[in-house]
Amino acid sequence: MKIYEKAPAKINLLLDVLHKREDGFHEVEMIMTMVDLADRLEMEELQRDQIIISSQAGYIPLDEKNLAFQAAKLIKDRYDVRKGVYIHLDKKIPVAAGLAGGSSDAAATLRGLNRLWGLGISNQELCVLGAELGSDVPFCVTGGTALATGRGERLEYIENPPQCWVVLAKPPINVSTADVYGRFKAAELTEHPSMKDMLSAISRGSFNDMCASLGNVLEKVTLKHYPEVLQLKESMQRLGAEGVLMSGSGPTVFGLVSKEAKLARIYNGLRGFCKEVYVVRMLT
Ligand SMILES: C[C@@](CO)(OP(=O)(O)O)[C@H](O)COP(=O)(O)OP(=O)(O)OC[C@H]1O[C@@H](n2ccc(N)nc2=O)[C@H](O)[C@@H]1O
Ligand SMILES: Nc1ncnc2c1ncn2[C@@H]1O[C@H](COP(=O)(O)OP(=O)(O)O)[C@@H](O)[C@H]1O
Repeated sequence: MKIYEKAPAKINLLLDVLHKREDGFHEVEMIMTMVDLADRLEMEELQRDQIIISSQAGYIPLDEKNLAFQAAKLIKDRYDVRKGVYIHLDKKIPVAAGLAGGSSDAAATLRGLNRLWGLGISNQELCVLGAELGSDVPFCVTGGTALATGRGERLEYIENPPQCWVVLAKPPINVSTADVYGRFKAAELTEHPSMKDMLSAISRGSFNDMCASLGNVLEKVTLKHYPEVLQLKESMQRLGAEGVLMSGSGPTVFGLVSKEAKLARIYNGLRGFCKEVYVVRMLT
């Protein structure tokens, strides 16, 4: 039997870091939501006990370093599944971009194998398994819009943000999440974005207030080391996006746009100097 799962990208509308914890992770407060740029996974059961990963993308590992492989191995070991699986990853989400492509593939693998093997695992249990694979994986298991705390794995679901267009632009650099957190100094932060204002904007469905409340403290690290990310932000603002922010640890920058008529100008303006530009919707 063959099944298919979509693995959408996430963006962080707000990302605040409170402090570094004893376990080395950072305590965060984030608002996360999904956009309709997605990888597509095809999963086929194998009678022999083996996990095989393939992809059209030449730039991701296909062995045990692949997060989909790790998710398949975790679910097999934990639920004592003696069969194997062939997983093909049709990658559309840029890699190491701050869009959680790998985490979403892992989450889609957990959801898909739960179905393929009829394991009856609840979403909540899948999230607990997902947290063993990465901080962003639990959110990717469920999607929606959530206030994420802890290291990102504790989720409180909220209303979806007001519908709008999202322009994503990824400069040609890969940014390591571990590296960005490693350089981040919580004590040096003088300003924090207001979670209260963001939650209020979303609950009132106010697009303008949502744009005004965007904030990501990791920009402080990534923009300093990669000035092209700052340039991209400035270009998006100049071209007319109403709210502009770096997603996660970067380097992807997203722009929120309320009117379709503005999109062509923003897209064409960015494409002049940035190859990877996507116009998508929020997944609400
Ligand atoms: C920054 C964020 C925002 O959504 O996303 P990305 O930029 O990766 O998309 C996440 O916090 C990333 O989550 P994820 O990519 O799952 O991270 P993990 O695999 O758990 O951790 C990678 C590394 O980042 C650091 N890390 C991660 C999460 C966290 N709360 N504190 C940390 O210090 C740790 O050094 C860890 O070794
Ligand atoms: N299925 C996968 N898709 C993308 N990257 C993967 C995958 N499995 C492992 N990786 C590795 O994970 C790292 C982070 O990738 P990704 O999840 O795309 O980043 P981010 O969390 O910044 O969006 C990359 O270095 C990549 O090689």
